[in-house]
Amino acid sequence: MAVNDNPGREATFSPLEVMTDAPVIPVIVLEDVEHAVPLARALVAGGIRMLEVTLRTPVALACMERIALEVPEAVTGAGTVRSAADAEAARRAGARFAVSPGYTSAVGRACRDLGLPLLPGVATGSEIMAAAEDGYTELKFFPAMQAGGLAMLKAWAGPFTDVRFCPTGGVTPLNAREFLALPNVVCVGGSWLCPVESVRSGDWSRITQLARDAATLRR
Ligand SMILES: O=C(O)C(=O)C[C@H](O)[C@H](O)COP(=O)(O)O
Repeated sequence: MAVNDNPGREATFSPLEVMTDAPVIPVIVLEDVEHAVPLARALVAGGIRMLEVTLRTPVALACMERIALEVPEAVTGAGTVRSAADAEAARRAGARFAVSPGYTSAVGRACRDLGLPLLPGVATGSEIMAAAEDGYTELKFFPAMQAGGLAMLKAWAGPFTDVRFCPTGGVTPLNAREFLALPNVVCVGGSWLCPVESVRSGDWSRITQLARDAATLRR
């Protein structure tokens, strides 16, 4: 893991390091700030520490702050980053990487300026080319199943030999292995590690077990 040159600041990561840390990046939706720390601890206990907290709920930024402060073993990232303002707010809340459901140069520029590694979301060849033009070649393929799944990734391997993907959207424990077996896939993303009912009921041991199973998926 690359350590930031700035003494006193936390370690920083390249987008590739965010992707290679574990076979799965959990997509997290938090409804209650009180769930943030136990959920992050449960995932870390199962061997998953790169955590994508989506900016889909009003408490998402507060949750990121809590995890960043109280679970130093976790690396908090922001998901659903749709604008430069989202990226700035996430960085202020302690996010150390960003994931976006699509790509715009404004988001790419903002993340670069903030020193926030970004996994931009793409679903077409033109979007891959736009992200690559801005220097982004580690990409989230979203929504993976709906936009062509395994066949799409196989087709992209031809023209986009230097691009690596994190397919997300419809990836499950049943199909994750097939995605991870593709040479242009480094990791997958998915919400299955954090089932809403388990988070609501505080079933942290179930989440640790799901994380453990995900962490041992073979690439
Ligand atoms: O919120 C975002 O920024 C997204 O890009 C969407 C999520 O990555 C997918 O909704 C996860 O998909 P599932 O694993 O099928 O639930």
